[in-house]
Amino acid sequence: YDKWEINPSELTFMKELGSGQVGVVRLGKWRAQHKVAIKAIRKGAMSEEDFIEEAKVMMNLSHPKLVQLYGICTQQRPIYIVTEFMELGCLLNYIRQRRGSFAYEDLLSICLDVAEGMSHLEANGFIHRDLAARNCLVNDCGVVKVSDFGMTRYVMDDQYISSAGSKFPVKWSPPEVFNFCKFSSKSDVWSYGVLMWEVFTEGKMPFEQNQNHEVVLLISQGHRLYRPKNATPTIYNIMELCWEEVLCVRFQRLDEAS
Ligand SMILES: COc1cc2c(cc1NS(C)(=O)=O)=CC1=C(NCc3c(C)cccc3C)N=NC=21
Repeated sequence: YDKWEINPSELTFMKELGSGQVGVVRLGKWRAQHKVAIKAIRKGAMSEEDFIEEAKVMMNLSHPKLVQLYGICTQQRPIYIVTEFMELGCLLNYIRQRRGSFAYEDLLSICLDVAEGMSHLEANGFIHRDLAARNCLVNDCGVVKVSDFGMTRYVMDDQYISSAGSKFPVKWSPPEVFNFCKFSSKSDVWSYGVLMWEVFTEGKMPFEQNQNHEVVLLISQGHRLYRPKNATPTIYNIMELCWEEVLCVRFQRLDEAS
């Protein structure tokens, strides 16, 4: 087996943890004693060959605040993606279930964990493309880690891909993304600001009263999410810095015109 390949016969499957856009996640054991999470990719949900290429890159992205990819099983269908198991599940559920029990320092610590993970991605030239509390996970020590980075490139559902699609994360996207899908580490910073807002509201839905097309207009007109009551002006100022519109529209030189 190549170093990114896992022998499926060394996996045992246990309870189902959840099911998402591209497949079902189960708790499992590797070599009978190591707890792992295993995502079985639903047929037709993902461009698998492209993902398999990418998995080799993702294997090398290791950081204490990134959910570690352990490997993939590609010799059979469905393919399995195996990662580190995070005992307390997704961050969004975690903060909603504990609403009212967080101290200010706890909320700040969650944001700091995510910032450390994202800083590592950025240092490695890796763009997440879908940073949000739903795409972060919590382990049994309460450490928050970023997961699912870069995966949206392999999802084959147009509702996710098109910025007009019903599943596109408009509420976490800056204008250059919802207008012309210009992803960058700067667009990840915008999403990080929205994640901070999710954390300090203990899991509220951004722009709860608005649909995606209304949010496009609001943001384009300069409107921003309000200051959560648990956020000090200093913290809210950081969120606002994340939501400053990127004004450098690149003027393509005529001789570069593709
Ligand atoms: C305890 O509860 C959970 C724990 C996990 C979890 C979901 C829950 N339950 S829930 C839905 O929050 O209620 C998903 C994972 C995961 N990795 C997922 C993953 C894999 C395997 C492959 C590619 C991409 C990703 C993101 N590691 N641990 C957990």
